[in-house]
Amino acid sequence: MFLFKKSVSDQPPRLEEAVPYVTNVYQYMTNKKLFLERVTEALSKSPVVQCRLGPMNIYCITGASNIAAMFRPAAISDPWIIRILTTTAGYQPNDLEKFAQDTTGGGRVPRPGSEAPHNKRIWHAMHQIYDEHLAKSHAVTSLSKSFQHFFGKELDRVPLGGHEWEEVGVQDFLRQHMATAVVSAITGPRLIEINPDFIGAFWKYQMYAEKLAFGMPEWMNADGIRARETVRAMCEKWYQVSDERFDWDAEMSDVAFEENFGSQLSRELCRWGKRFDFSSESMGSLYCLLFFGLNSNMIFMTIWYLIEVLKNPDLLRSAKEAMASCFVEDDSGSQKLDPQKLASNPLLQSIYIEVLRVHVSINITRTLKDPAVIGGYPLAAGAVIQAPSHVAHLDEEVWGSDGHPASEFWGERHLKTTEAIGPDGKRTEKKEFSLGNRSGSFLPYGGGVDICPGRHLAKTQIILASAMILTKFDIKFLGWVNPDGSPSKLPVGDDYSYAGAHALPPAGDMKLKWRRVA
Ligand code: HEM
Repeated sequence: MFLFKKSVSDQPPRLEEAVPYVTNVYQYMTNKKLFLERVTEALSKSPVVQCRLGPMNIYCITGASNIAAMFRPAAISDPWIIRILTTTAGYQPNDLEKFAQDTTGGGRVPRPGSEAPHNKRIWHAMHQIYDEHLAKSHAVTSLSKSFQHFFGKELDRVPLGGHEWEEVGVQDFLRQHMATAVVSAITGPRLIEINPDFIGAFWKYQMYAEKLAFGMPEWMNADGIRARETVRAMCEKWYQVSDERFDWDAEMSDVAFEENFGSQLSRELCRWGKRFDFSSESMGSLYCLLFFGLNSNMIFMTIWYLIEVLKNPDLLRSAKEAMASCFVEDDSGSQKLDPQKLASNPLLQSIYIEVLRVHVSINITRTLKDPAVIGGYPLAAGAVIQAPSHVAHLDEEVWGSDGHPASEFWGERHLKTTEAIGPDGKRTEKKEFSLGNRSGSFLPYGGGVDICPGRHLAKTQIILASAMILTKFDIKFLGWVNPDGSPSKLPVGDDYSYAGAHALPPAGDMKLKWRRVA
């Protein structure tokens, strides 16, 4: 098969299209897996490949040093993010203009050559909130505590038959109950109380989110826009009620959670919206996108965490042992899982990294602010660069190990055995978690100044949610299920229709029988 069209200049080779402007975009929309395979093959021959996707010309890149170049200040995220704010989130035009006007970026210091008064630095103000109220360890601790509370409540409601066996689908269950807990931990339970159909409406919107990002005209994507507007309106309705009831003059800096806005993250984001005079419609958009980032990635990865562990009896045994060692006594004297202990356990971390390595498929995107040389090719200012995480994550040279090819899930891939000599002079072996020198080829969260601020929270909650289920229930595997609910003989695989956009959900489900541990 011919993958490349001959390059006539010093430009990178181009992914060939049988019908220019049509073939790639058609394949992207109808068979992502095949499209990604073509890109992967092309990138195995050249570290930079040009690819036309409809009206967009994209430079796909691979290799740790090229990816590192992409995370330097000369490559920016703003144009891509503004596109997502416009199409996937549906911000109002006058509020979008506030982002477009500020070219100083999210960093503490304005980008060279740009200026704006401090009170107009909208990107920086947003980054500060994410840094302080999402990424910092005090924020992860308090958000995880709320999540543990709400998810515990959800798990206490099931199984309906008390200690009887009950059938569940892992994906089915988490999409409903983990999403309820995640949303409640961020905004407080009122959002779902006043919008009882919120979770169903959210998953419908999630299905269209990437299609929306393409910015197709309304008549071509009417269902997607309707799904987005439903969720946006639900978030707006909650925002208006909370805004009306909240006392904005009260001193709240020490309050981690309150009934109107929920978490401090949510309250400070609303304060930011007020500071930049956002309409309540745009505040609805802000929450649409926040829940998209949270749920689509974190819940899908928890589903896979459970499936991968439950699929392998030896791994299940070791993971349950590790989880059992992470209980501590809480203030009331009862035993509770400690999220920090779980997140620093070597085996549980190794499984978590492996889940993201194998099942995240995100095209990390930047636009060149200035001309730059990447992979030996001079690229012009304005060029859009994408690093497909899947290509880096499945690179055999980087991740392959004897008997465990990179394409395979291996829960212990990121464990290193070290020897220590005890005070009695005896040698003991210890397993430590280590990514080794491979972190440059691991990019589920992007990188640079725009790296995902929710990464620490995601790690903690993925492992915590999995541990809450595996320690609370006796579980028996029943079988695999196709997307239409019919039984399948084959283990479930990734749903590639979402490839490039976010973490991949399973295309189908794992059916279990479980009952509460006495
Ligand atoms: C497995 C889970 C997650 C994955 C794989 C993931 C992935 C990503 C990626 C790839 C980006 C873009 C980074 C870049 O361009 O360099 C991003 C941005 C972002 N993520 Fe996450 N994410 C996850 C969980 C979360 C969670 C739990 C939150 C919490 C609210 C979150 C909030 C955000 C936000 C707010 C941004 C935009 C930051 C900005 O505008 O600069 N993410 N995420």
